[in-house]
Amino acid sequence: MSNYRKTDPGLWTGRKSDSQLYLHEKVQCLDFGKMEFSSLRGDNFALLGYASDQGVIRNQGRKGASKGPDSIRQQLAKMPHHLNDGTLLWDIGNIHCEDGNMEKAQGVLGKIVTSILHQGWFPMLLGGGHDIAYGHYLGIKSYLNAQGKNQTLGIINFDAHFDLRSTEHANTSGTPFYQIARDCKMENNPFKYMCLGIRKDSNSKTLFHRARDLGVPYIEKKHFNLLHLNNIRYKLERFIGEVDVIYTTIDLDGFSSAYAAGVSAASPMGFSPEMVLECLEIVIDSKKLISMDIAEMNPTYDQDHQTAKLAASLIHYVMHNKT
Ligand SMILES: N=CN[C@@H](CCC(=O)O)C(=O)O
Ligand SMILES: [Mn+2]
Ligand SMILES: [Mn+2]
Repeated sequence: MSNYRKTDPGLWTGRKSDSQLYLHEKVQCLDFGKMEFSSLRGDNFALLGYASDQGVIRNQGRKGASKGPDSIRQQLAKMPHHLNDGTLLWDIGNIHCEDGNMEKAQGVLGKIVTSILHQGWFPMLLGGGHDIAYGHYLGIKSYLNAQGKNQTLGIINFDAHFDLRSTEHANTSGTPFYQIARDCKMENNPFKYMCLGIRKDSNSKTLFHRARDLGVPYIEKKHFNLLHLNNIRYKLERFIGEVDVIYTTIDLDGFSSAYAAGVSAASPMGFSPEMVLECLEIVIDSKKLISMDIAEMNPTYDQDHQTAKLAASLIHYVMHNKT
């Protein structure tokens, strides 16, 4: 399959134990092209990388996110896990975009996401530019359509940015949710999208107006902290109550650059990891979460792997709280 490459198992290294205590000992790397999915159904987690910075480059950002997925894997590898023997972790590999055809890469990503969901596994996608979200959405949409239950999808985005830029010039890492809104309109589906951590100094008036026109509930960074937890909980639970299933996407550039310097567009005054964990707990408790991704990991600007460690900890948190 073009664009696809299986993971180099050499990335999964760390301390050794005699009873699979660490994630590098627990993970199983699969070759998607050769895999016999049908025999492997179950309550498992599946990692899939989107090794592309094409959307970031098109959006005038800083190159480097194509190395993001592997840098997160290397940090996850070293972490101890607390999963049961019956809960499996698969690494499906990476989608690449070396020819610059981002739309094709998003399509391939979507097809693999659909297969993972049909398998009954929980996809955990690692980016890569935030254009990962459009490919991810295509995969979820096709899965939900095949289910035929007319389920309403809610998207919860932790981000400094709306990523609702118009596609007038190109599809980029700044346009995925506009593209989704457009698809929803064309297909007569509700566009249910919530943003948490929006920075006023990073989104133009046009974007705020577009969010309002599209009915997007959002919480500005100024109010996205533990002091406002009751109000955040209220708004989040209201949104969750309006949808049947949820896809959550975490853009690392929403975190303060004290925690996440390794991104294209850093946020010195961004939000804290505690805040995201509080919200993730609410989302997970709803039992509606069917898929997640972490976007914008850029190892070129990381310091002591802190951003990759943060991303790995978020994956670790969801893995351990969903089971
Ligand atoms: N995915 C990120 N999108 C941001 C980037 C902002 C920036 O480069 O400063 C956006 O387009 O708004
Ligand atoms: Mn962002
Ligand atoms: Mn984003």
